[in-house]
Amino acid sequence: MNKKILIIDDDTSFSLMVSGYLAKNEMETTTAGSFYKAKSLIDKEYFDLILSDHRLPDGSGLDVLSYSKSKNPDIPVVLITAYSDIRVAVNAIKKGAYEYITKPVNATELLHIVQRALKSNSHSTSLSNDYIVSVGSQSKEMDEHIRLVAPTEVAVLIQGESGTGKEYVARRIHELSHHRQDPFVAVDCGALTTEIASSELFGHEKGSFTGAVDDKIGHFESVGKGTIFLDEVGNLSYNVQIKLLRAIQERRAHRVGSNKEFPIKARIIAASNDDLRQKAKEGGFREDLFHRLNEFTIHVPPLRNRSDELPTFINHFCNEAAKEFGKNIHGFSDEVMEVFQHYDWPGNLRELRNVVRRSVLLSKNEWIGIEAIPPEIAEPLSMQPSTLIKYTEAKEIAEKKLIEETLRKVKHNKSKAARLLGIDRKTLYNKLQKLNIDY
Ligand SMILES: Nc1ncnc2c1ncn2[C@@H]1O[C@H](COP(=O)(O)OP(=O)(O)OP(=O)(O)O)[C@@H](O)[C@H]1O
Repeated sequence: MNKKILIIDDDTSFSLMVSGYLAKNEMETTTAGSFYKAKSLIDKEYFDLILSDHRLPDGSGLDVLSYSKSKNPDIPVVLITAYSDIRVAVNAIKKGAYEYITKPVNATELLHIVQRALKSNSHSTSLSNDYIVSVGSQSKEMDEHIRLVAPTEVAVLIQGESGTGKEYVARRIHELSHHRQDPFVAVDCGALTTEIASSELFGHEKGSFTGAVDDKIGHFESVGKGTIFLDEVGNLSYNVQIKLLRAIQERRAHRVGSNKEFPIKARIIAASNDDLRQKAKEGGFREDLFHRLNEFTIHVPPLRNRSDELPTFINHFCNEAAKEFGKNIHGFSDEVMEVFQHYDWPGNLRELRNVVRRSVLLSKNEWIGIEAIPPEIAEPLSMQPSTLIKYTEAKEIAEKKLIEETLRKVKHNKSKAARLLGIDRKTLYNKLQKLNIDY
């Protein structure tokens, strides 16, 4: 049966073009021009994949993402963004988007991503054989730790920014463990509501809540002695944290709405891209659970600190893409390599991989030149038309940092913080909201 794709974009001609292209490739498409329309379609129909523009007239791609995740976390959502919105894309991945595509959208790239997303069962990832063992000074220690911890039963917490390769590290640990024959299941906790998270993890009995139309086996039950990877574990709600803690302590759990218990044998690997210890200290995450999950921490360094490994990753992604797209590419020009070394890669390895793949696709030469690189990366900052946005962003980042530091200093006493900052409480509250600061 043809796969059903929902395309959300207020640019009708773009939607029609994508729709026609996907239809030619045996997919069934439906289009929506607004978040409102998309919601009503998601409520009524089943889609195998959702493709959404980030900027919608009445919302954003992130709204689509969280709405779709709250309805069915298994449906992959792919976001279309402008390169100047790369931080939005990074954020979307954190919140459970399958992938992002940057504009201008290239049809072949789009089709590849859509096909890959449709093939992926978002949870049970097949084991990789393309893991690059780190050689750089920054990450050597990380690989030593992986090797040490893999054959043990120790619960591992992986800390690192989005896109640094935390899931890859988890899969690597599983691959080197005694349970490599058992399943590896990745659960993206970032986007799950309490109800869905409980049922994803522990399963549910038919009728236990609205929407529970059938019995469902949870990941802890289906993974057996394998590895369960809890990505963005810091985002689990308080109730689910309690359930998880109990399950780990008692090594038993039950499906939502059932009294029958099942044993928990899985190895747990958790990951977080913000500092979970700090979050636990500040009360945003249960400390007892934190200690259970964090018998050993592995830090995955950001790509900007792995410059000695950058060429290895570039080569790897370049060869991978050249093979996949059937192109004869030797590599990148010295100029591009230089530019890559100076860019700070906020989306880390995922961003690098996407940039490399796209340039391989677009390049007409065997050596990829600067013209195939997104201008936001290729041009010095001062030449970018979006400099103004960057300036405001920079101002907000500085403001946010100052407020966060002050709040920490005064142990989150808002009146004291406002006094120290020389602003009134109301202004402080406005800033906290506007800058998205946890308080
Ligand atoms: N060691 C590695 N070898 C080869 N490719 C890697 C490696 N680590 C990461 N990657 C590449 O980087 C991409 C992102 O990695 P991964 O999904 O593991 O990151 P993450 O930190 O879990 O991201 P997020 O926090 O956003 O979920 C992968 O799709 C893969 O292509």
